[in-house]
Amino acid sequence: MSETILKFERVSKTYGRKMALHETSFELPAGKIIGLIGTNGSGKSTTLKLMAGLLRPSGGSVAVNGRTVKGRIPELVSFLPDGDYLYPFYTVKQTIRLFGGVYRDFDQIKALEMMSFLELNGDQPVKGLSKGNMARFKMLLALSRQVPLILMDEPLSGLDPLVRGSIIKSLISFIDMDNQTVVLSTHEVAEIEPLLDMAMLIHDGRLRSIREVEEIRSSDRMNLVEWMEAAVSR
Ligand SMILES: Nc1ncnc2c1ncn2[C@@H]1O[C@H](COP(=O)(O)OP(=O)(O)OP(=O)(O)O)[C@@H](O)[C@H]1O
Repeated sequence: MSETILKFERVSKTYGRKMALHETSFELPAGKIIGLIGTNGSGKSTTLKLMAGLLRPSGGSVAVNGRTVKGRIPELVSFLPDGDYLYPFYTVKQTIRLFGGVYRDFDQIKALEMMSFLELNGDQPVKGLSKGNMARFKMLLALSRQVPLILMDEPLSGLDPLVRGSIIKSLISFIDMDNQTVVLSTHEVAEIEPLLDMAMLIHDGRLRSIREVEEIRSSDRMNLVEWMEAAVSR
């Protein structure tokens, strides 16, 4: 595994006349859990899609694991999007098998282990899953891929505190930190803080800061919410 998993060099993104990401450069080290935080419309989803090669930069270049991204890179990146993207009539187990067929790196044993851990019913059709179980299942599918970079867009969005807690616990249990880096966007900053090694703050299409969370606590003597508020108001 290369030491830098992700590199943005002067990356920008415009939608028509809207500048969603201003010229941005940064590097992310491998083997960390990184939170992408920012207010609504700040550019988090755009940044994640650029990382996954799902969007082309309007300027600059993106590299994953030392390779310049020219389009989709499913062999390097597992992306959990925020919309629904599964076949509704497939059961949980059928979907796991389908993923096993589509992605060579998909670890069906890990997926079935997670299914039991998360108490998901394998015979349940996807369309009948509750919102919380759907979120758990999508996380299971994202984490069962043996790829160096896992991206999650709002994995906690719209869920009650109990489900959020269970998702955070499973993230801790099932991320393979020796081989994987996880970048996840969220508004649930306080809840996710204990999970994160690093935080990236985006505001108004600009990267304001990337910091080690531990350093924010020890040097700045702030929690992540306080740091975010301070950085946005600067
Ligand atoms: N396809 C698009 N066409 C035009 N504008 C877009 C498009 N996608 C995003 N935008 C705009 O770009 C900006 C950044 O959007 P983005 O979805 O990346 O933000 P976000 O931080 O993920 O927001 P949220 O937290 O609300 O999901 C917003 O102003 C949004 O309205």
